Amino acid sequence: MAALLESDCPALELIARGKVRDLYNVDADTLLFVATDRVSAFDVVMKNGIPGKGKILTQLSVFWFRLLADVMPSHLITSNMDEMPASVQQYRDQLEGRCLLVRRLKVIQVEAIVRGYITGSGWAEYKQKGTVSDISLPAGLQECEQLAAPLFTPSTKAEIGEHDENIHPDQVKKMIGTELAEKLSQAAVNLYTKAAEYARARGIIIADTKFEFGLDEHGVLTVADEVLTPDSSRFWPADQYAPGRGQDSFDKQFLRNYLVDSGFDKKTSIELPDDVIRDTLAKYVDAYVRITGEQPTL
Ligand SMILES: N#Cc1c(N)ncnc1-c1cnn(Cc2cccc(F)c2)c1
Repeated sequence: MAALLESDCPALELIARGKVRDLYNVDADTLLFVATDRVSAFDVVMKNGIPGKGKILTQLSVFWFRLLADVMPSHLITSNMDEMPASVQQYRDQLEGRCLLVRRLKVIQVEAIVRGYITGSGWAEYKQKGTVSDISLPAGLQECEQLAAPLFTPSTKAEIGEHDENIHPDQVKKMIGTELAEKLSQAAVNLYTKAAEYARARGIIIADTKFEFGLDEHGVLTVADEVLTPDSSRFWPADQYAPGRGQDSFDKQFLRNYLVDSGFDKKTSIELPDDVIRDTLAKYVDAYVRITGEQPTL
């Protein structure tokens, strides 16, 4: 598949391309994780991106990796271009600030989702069956209600173009063994709990998030990918939160409102106008400043 992917860094082998991030081979032990400026909504990547988005979300991931280092190790080696190999530095102009040199892990093929609130696919399943990931929940929960405790609700890693499928945590035990599955779910809940408390105190509800984990060369469980960004999580403005209805997205509401108002078909990529790009970038900056207390480097 990699051979068919169009690369922005031809001297590096592109091995994976998501909606908004790319992954390149660097050497036997390291990879380059690139956060692009691409933006998606309703599962569709827009024709034009948000200049600066990749840098802000990379810096946010680095902030969380460092804050959560006492909870568990991460795959991050460095975000500093000067510390990266020459094969990466040749792309300094286009990549600086929005790429991470990371350790190559044996990735665990589970989407480690943690939910602090019931929304999205979890709410849809709950309305149908009273469960989320086949875990029974109390009757009478409202949409977007906070759960009694953060819940590990894993899903499969769907093929490109498909949707992840929610699975019961016991299914993960069958996939990777009970001991590793229990370590993984506890790690995911611990990471989410610390981050959600930290963000809530700064005006942002992290309603849910998706972690990727892998094993390093010593078999140590390690958190990978990006963490706790608005692309891997639902960010809600805390001052507007109320259970019983859908919540505005902290970062994507301008984009979603524009798309709905312009009759978006939720299938065909479109060109975003400058004001939507400007307002959306401002929300990414706002989220970064609130959480880290600093201005992002753009
Ligand atoms: N992170 C990480 C990672 C690692 N540290 N070691 C080995 N493999 C991975 C890895 C493989 N796929 N992905 C998901 C992914 C990421 C970025 C872009 C994409 F399209 C897809 C992550």
